[in-house]
Amino acid sequence: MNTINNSLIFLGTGAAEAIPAFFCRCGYCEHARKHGGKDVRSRSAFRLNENVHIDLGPDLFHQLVKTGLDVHDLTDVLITHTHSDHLNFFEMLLKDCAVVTNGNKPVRIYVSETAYSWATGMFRQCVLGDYANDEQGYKQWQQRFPITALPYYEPASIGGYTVTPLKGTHGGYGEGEIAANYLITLPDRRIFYYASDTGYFFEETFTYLEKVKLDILVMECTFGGDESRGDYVKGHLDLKNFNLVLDRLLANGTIDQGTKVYATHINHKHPLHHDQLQDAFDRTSPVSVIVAFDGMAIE
Ligand SMILES: Nc1ccn([C@@H]2O[C@@H]3COP(=O)(O)O[C@H]3[C@H]2O)c(=O)n1
Repeated sequence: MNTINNSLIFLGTGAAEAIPAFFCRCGYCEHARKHGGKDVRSRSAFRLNENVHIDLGPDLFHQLVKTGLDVHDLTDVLITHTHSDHLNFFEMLLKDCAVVTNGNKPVRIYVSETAYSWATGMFRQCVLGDYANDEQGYKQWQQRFPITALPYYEPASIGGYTVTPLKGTHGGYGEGEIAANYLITLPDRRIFYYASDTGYFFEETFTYLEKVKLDILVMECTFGGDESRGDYVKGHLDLKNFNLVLDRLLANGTIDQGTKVYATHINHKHPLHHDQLQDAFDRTSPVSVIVAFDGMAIE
């Protein structure tokens, strides 16, 4: 079996504006343009295996080319929230253009219950465009890309994984949308938590996580080495707030020194390039943290 196809892979590790950010000539972006490497970050997305992805951003094509993979056998996509760097239906609709496919297997799309209304409205707009009243046409699209609302805190069986959406302190385009951070039991029984996008966690999320021991924690660190944001900040994390979350998770017994912790979803608005951010984590974090990069696999 092609093991890479069944590896946990960071397809993208950037924020919405990516790195280098298209319109930007800041020192961070210019450094990334000149030196490339791990500082080049496409929009965040994650591959659990060949059948199941987390998020569906605008960079899927380049992410698959970079990793030498395809989505021929993709069957399920977990969407964290509806911001365009995480949910982008256009890529899915291009399945129609494929010549050799896995037949008419649907690609099931899962969103939080607070994202459902906006996501289905956007999907309808995307597939019908000017034919807004084509109910028959819409039903056909719905059968090929069914969208399911996942209630928070309710485990669901998806593609061989047990998936429970918890609440991240980050919104979406939907009215009152709360980003889903996914607690996932992998087929090998390891417990994996994908916490992006989020700021310092809700108390209810810390409380829920008290009853699990994470084997793998992937958590956003959007503002990296920016030390100006304060403590316990909602919306997004930075190194200091990332460590405040780790302190709580460690105290609660949710993580320990054996937990593999990764930082992802990193933007350009701070002074620490990849290696400098890794050094900062090495110096300051209560457990070992690895700064992820595009194409990196978790062993
Ligand atoms: N005050 C802010 C807030 C957000 N941002 C960036 O805008 C991005 C929007 O999508 P995102 O993926 O949530 O990441 C956000 C920050 O990188 C920013 O640059 N300044």
